[in-house]
Amino acid sequence: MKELEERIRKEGTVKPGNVLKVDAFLNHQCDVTLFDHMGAAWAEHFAGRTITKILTIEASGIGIACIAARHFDGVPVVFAKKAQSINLDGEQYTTTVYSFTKQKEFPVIVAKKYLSAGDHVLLIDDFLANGKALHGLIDLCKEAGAVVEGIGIAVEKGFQGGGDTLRAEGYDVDSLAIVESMDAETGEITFRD
Ligand SMILES: O=P(O)(O)OC[C@H]1O[C@H](OP(=O)(O)OP(=O)(O)O)[C@H](O)[C@@H]1O
Ligand SMILES: O=c1[nH]c(=O)c2nc[nH]c2[nH]1
Repeated sequence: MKELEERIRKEGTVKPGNVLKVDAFLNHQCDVTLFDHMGAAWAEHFAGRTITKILTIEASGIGIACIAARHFDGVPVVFAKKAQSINLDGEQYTTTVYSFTKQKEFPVIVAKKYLSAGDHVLLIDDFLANGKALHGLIDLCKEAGAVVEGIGIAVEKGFQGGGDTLRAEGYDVDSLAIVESMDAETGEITFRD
């Protein structure tokens, strides 16, 4: 998606440790017009698929998933929580995920009443790096017996391999910008065609 690539080039910065900082428009300050265009792009890619639910993970996927849902007939958006809470009751699907930016393991939890065997799920997230977050969400879908229809990602860092592993596993991964390489010293970013 050219619009997203241009925003990354203009406003993104490359930090040491394979971190691309795009918090001016994607995951701190949120450009909802851009999110709307991203939702439209995923709707075009996944047209013809039955989607009953969008599943994402705290925190940065939530806003993007909610705007994207408007392009999928307003299906419910469920976000996996990364902490137990007195607000979480009833039976739960749980797994653990290593957080890329927080550099520690988190529990990942969805209440059973919000994900079930009849669901056809679109997974949405802001970033795909090593694929830990997505594999966690896939595990929860497997536990629930829900079908993963596809995966919509804003920014994939292709050089970290998570996206290609998921494609090799048979998942339809639609990443709107795939960073092929980035250099923290020069700031240069190249995209996969
Ligand atoms: O493919 P991976 O290696 O799993 O990296 C991608 C994940 O990393 C970020 O989550 P993180 O927990 O770092 O931050 P967040 O709480 O802002 O979403 C991002 O939002 C993805 O969920
Ligand atoms: O803002 C972010 N930049 C990144 O490079 C990244 N990788 C995973 N999650 C990420 N979030």
